[in-house]
Amino acid sequence: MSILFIVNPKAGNGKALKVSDKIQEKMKILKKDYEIAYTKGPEDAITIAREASNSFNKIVSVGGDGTLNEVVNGIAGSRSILGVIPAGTGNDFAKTIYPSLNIDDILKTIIDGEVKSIDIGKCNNKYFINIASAGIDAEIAHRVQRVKKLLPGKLAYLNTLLKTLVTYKGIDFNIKLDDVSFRANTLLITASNGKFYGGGMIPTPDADIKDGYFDVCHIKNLSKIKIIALLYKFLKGTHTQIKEVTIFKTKRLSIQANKNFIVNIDGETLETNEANFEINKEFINILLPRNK
Ligand SMILES: Nc1ncnc2c1ncn2[C@@H]1O[C@H](COP(=O)(O)OP(=O)(O)OP(=O)(O)O)[C@@H](O)[C@H]1O
Repeated sequence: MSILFIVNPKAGNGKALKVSDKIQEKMKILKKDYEIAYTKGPEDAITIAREASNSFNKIVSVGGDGTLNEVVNGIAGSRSILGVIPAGTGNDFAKTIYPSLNIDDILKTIIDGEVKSIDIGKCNNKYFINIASAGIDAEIAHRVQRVKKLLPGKLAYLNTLLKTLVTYKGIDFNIKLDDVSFRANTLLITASNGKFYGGGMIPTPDADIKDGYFDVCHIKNLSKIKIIALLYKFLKGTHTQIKEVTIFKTKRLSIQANKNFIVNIDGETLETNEANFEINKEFINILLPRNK
């Protein structure tokens, strides 16, 4: 019953390193068989998780949503059990599965939690555990990554948010779900497995990681004033009654445009002119708190 902790030393501006000290302390006290691997750069967690998936019973991501996404892509298709220790800046997926982000409680789950099968999304060839999206949010996420090299984090985000808000003209998407197809000038569209993204926003309040479906939030492009009003509701998940917002449940989603657009997958971005999403029901075994 050995456990591998995959720690991203850069996650949460070094928070993951502190959490890793705590993990080691606890494991020694409990005399548990464990190992720790530190990632050396982007995508390293995929390789580490893939190579470890035959020899470790539990593989635990210690970092943010980006590290978790990589660990999921590494263990996909194996029998390893996934553990999630949030130690990033956003930790959006952890908010879906844990009632609180207290590290001591979460360590109890890693050692003695209940193993359950949950759904995993796939976008083109990449798996995701939480939320994928396209539209204004993905454009902002993509641009922030570039601006971050020039400005500090929060300033980079605010600067990009304002600039994108002013210039965004909507994207004309051809959208195909299980039962319906339509074309719409779109503010944003999500394929959600988890509930939270972007540091706690709630696009699909009823998303369920065990129901075998994506919850899709589609929002038609809006005037700038309406976007600002929507943002407040979107943060709390109370936007679903607005007339330009539609929520669907679907197993498949396809979005296509005449020009390239950005897709945000668990917080990482890629550029394409067609994104095909499918849900893989009960695809990964994960450790969840016993009362969940
Ligand atoms: N040693 C490393 N040096 C630099 N980057 C790394 C290293 N190891 C992993 N990474 C990359 O760091 C990125 C960010 O990690 P992660 O998303 O887990 O943390 P975060 O950004 O602090 O948290 P969150 O996504 O929850 O806001 C990932 O895309 C990952 O590929």
